[in-house]
Amino acid sequence: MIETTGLTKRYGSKKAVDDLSFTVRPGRVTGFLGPNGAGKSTTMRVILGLDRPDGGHALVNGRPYRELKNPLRTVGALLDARWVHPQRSAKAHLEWLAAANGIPRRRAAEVLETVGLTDVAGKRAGGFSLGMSQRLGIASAILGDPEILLFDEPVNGLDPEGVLWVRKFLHRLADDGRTVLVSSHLLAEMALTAQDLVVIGRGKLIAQCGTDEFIARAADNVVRVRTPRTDLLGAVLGRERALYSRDGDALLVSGMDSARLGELAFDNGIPLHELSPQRGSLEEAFLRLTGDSVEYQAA
Ligand SMILES: Nc1ncnc2c1ncn2[C@@H]1O[C@H](COP(=O)(O)OP(=O)(O)OP(=O)(O)O)[C@@H](O)[C@H]1O
Repeated sequence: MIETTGLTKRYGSKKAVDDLSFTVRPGRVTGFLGPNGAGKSTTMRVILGLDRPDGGHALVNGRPYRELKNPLRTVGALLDARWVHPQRSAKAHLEWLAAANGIPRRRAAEVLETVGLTDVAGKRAGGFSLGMSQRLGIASAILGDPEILLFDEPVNGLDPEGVLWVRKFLHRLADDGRTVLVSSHLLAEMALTAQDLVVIGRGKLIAQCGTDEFIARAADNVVRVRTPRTDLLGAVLGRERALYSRDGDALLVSGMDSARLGELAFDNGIPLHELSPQRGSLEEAFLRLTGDSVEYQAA
């Protein structure tokens, strides 16, 4: 479990994180979303004890990171995939990390196998592609077999196969009962990956809820309906003061759910060929809810 309470971090006069409180539960993949500069990386750095907050606190399994006895065995993180000694091999890097944290040396080979880097274990990490570096960063994060994992943009630079691999891997970690917090600006990917969301803008909490709920909450209540009696349905909707627009031979009705619309059609003897609630996308929901909090907006 990760908990932040009233977390605040200033850089000069700027509040990068502003009175931020949220909880990340175990057994779920939680997406951490926000426009550029919203404060995601800063929040993660504070949770990991790399930055001190100016107010509030962040707890991992009920304690501040700095008080953890075996930090790498409790929390694993991928913040910057390029954070390796460029001359060291992938295996040497992980063995060094293991030795420094009281983790058995054999874990290095195990995690390289898990992330699919066994074949290049002896190669210089400095020569790795971004995708390989991301995998090595993920290997470092899971080295101590931690219960809690934080990933900052883990699919950056990965090809579609790599993106799918990361998604399945994050789900596996959550299915094991771990707490998984993953930041991303790839909204379509997050809609598929994250079960829960923490959404921030300008350092403040915008929403904390399930991904489906977030999309439903922000999307307009629109129902698509098709009938051979479009004019009659239009007249009935007009009487009910429902808003609608034409979409080919269908009507898009807002402000009325599909059950009410179906009953109205039935009561007025209007046959329906289609009655489908329209699901919004995470992009639409995100833009609607974070629109005012984008720091730099295109004109
Ligand atoms: N070391 C620093 N010194 C001064 N300002 C900083 C520092 N680190 C971050 N900031 C500012 O704090 C705000 C939050 O930055 P942060 O990197 O946490 O956002 P983010 O949500 O991770 O953004 P991105 O998606 O672009 O990485 C930004 O306005 C940023 O310019």
